[in-house]
Amino acid sequence: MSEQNQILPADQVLPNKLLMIALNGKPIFPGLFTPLMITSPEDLDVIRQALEGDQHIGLVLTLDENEENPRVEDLHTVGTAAKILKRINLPDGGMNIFVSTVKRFRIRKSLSSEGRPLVAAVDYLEEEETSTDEVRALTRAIISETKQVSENNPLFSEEMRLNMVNIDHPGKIADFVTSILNIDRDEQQDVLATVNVRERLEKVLLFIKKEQELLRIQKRIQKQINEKIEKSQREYFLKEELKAIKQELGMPTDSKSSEYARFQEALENLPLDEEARKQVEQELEKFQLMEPSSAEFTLTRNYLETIIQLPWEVPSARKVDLTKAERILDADHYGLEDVKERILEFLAVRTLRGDNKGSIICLVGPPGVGKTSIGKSVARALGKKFFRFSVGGMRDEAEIKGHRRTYIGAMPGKVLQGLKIVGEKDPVFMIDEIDKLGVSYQGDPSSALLEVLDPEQNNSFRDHYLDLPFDVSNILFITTANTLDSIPSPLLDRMEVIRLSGYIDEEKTMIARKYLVPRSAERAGLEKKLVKYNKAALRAIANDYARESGMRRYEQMLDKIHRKLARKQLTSEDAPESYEIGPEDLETYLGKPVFPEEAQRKISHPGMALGLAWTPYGGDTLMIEAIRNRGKSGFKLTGQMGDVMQESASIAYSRARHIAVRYGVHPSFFDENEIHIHIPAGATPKDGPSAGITMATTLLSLALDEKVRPRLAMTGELSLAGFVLPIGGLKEKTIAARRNGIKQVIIPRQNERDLNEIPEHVTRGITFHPVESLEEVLEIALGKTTAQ
Ligand SMILES: Nc1ncnc2c1ncn2[C@@H]1O[C@H](COP(=O)(O)OP(=O)(O)OP(=O)(O)O)[C@@H](O)[C@H]1O
Repeated sequence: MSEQNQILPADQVLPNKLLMIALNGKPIFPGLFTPLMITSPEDLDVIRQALEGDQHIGLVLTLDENEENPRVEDLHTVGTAAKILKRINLPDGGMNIFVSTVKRFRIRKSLSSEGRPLVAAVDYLEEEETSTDEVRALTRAIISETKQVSENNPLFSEEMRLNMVNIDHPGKIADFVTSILNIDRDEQQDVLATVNVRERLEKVLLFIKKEQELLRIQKRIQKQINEKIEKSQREYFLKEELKAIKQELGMPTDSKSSEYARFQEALENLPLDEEARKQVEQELEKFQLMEPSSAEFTLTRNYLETIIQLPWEVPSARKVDLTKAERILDADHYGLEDVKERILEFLAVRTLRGDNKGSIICLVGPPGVGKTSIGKSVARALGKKFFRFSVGGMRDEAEIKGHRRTYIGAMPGKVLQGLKIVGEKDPVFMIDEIDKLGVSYQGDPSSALLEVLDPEQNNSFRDHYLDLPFDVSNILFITTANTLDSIPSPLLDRMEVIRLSGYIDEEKTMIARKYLVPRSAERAGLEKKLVKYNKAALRAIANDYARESGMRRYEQMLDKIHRKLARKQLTSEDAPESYEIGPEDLETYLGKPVFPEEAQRKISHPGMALGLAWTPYGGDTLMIEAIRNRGKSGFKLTGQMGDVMQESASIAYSRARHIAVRYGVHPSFFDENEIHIHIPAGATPKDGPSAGITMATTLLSLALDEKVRPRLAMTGELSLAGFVLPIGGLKEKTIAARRNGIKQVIIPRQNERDLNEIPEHVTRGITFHPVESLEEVLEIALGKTTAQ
């Protein structure tokens, strides 16, 4: 059919010249009623002009989707003519129009001057081949395929479906279906531009097939997702249902029930006695009934957890291999022969008695003499676990015996905590600083400690938290202290005291070479062979930098040197292969000596004498000084002396004054002079009676104006009648004397037998002068006898 001979109704006479609206989105097919939103001023202008004229516009797709200001050349050539049926002005200046799309056209020529408005001369396109069998068949195929697609696609409304069935023209069916298919703009434009109806139908059929394929995939994915959701939802519902059923039956739910089962199983296997089992079962019952959100629940759970973690199993008595124990003790420690011997004896007794029970060792000595390391060695020798805690400054008995469970955050005491950690019933426990226990209103930790340590009662030790008897008698307790004086006597009575007295320079040198240097080098990341010390250097460290009786400070000094060497190794380019350290190098690494050859230790004037003192930190020398001030008589004391020492000074003064004339001192000396006695260092508190003879000697040296013999030190309590009374800590004092280069030591006669306990290498080179009276002291110290 040609355009010329087609007869059209009057209102469908289409103009040859059309005002154009460019479409960016998708083409609009003929045969539809559709709204259009017009917003751009140019398009609004086009609509106005069209409404003033024949009310027709052309709707054409832009070539480029993003074209914002197209000219006629930027448009596809085939578009759709439409008649504006209705116009609604919008408040924002835009316009909503309702059009009826009428017919395809092809742009013949642009009639726009300066690009705007878009006007073109057009030719209308007629449908071709509309009634062949092939076309009919294709049409039917499209209709039936589209029906299938439409059933699964919500975009196809019922109305659309009806619409489709009622359309009689095959070309229109193709257009309609294309307009609602989800295909891109170019494909739709392609359909629009296909004038041949058969070709158009074929293209559309292809698109429908594609759509069907897509739908199939979509369905499959949807199905998979649904299945997953259904499964998890089903599980969720089932679980909830199960919970509800359990609650209904009063059974424990979810994690609580698994914990309950765990506790129940663990408790069944624990060798609890009847009382314990009954109580624990009650707790378990409570646990089952409690709400998991309540605070009580957590308390009970922690309690049950503690119960199952504690070692209840009674260990079989292990046989101690004494030779092996000796080997281990020897390998770990230099010297300390007497200590090792005592420990081995102790172990032998325990083994012979056949049980693990027995008394407690108390290692007493200054810091750093190897108490801890002996403890560790004992554990190693016995093949037991080692646990250490300090009771220094402890004021609250709850730290040992635990808090009652009524408190939130309550915990068992240190002893049970330790057992929980080591997980064995017979470990070695080291309790440090037993001499520094405190007492307060929160209870007396020493009596709590007694309950733990006392072999008579520790087989049923009752911790407040556990609230059940627990046998701690299989633990081997080793306590440590610096002094025995402040250990509560009920505790001291139950312990076997082993003293470690400190080391002389030779021992320190040996310990350093064999143990400390390699360990400290390793700590600094240095290879052991990299650093070598000659003997003089090791000795100089002991003498000039670490004079204490223990090895702590010595170890710190070595660490300091090794840290510096480690840095040197990394930063200097020509770091040597190895370091030979001699005494001359020490100042570079450690700074100036802390203990230079002290002037105060040298007796330089009359009125000076060197005493020996015992302190919890080891033995030490004590220089006592006296001067006289003319004027009044009497004496005064300075240097932080304790009460006992002040009394001792007073006795020394009276005694010295009493016997002075016998040595030819003018009788008015004490009447006309006030004597001032001082003991440096003034800031260190000192006490004890053992400086008695030293103070008396100082006073007579001052009165006689005679210097005391050099390299002589003394210790001894003085009685008012002039007798020299015994003192304690002779070994520590001897070590201190040796460290300070003393050659002669005056000691009380009654202490003479203590010399046997001091190793020969400590006493070597020192002459001991046992004395009974002050006169003997003065004879040795000042070379003076009474003038009768
Ligand atoms: N006789 C020794 N043989 C080998 N090493 C020793 C000896 N004495 C002490 N040491 C070492 O000296 C260091 C300090 O000793 P330890 O820590 O055992 O001292 P301590 O007496 O427990 O001190 P504190 O009372 O301050 O706890 C450790 O490295 C230890 O191995």
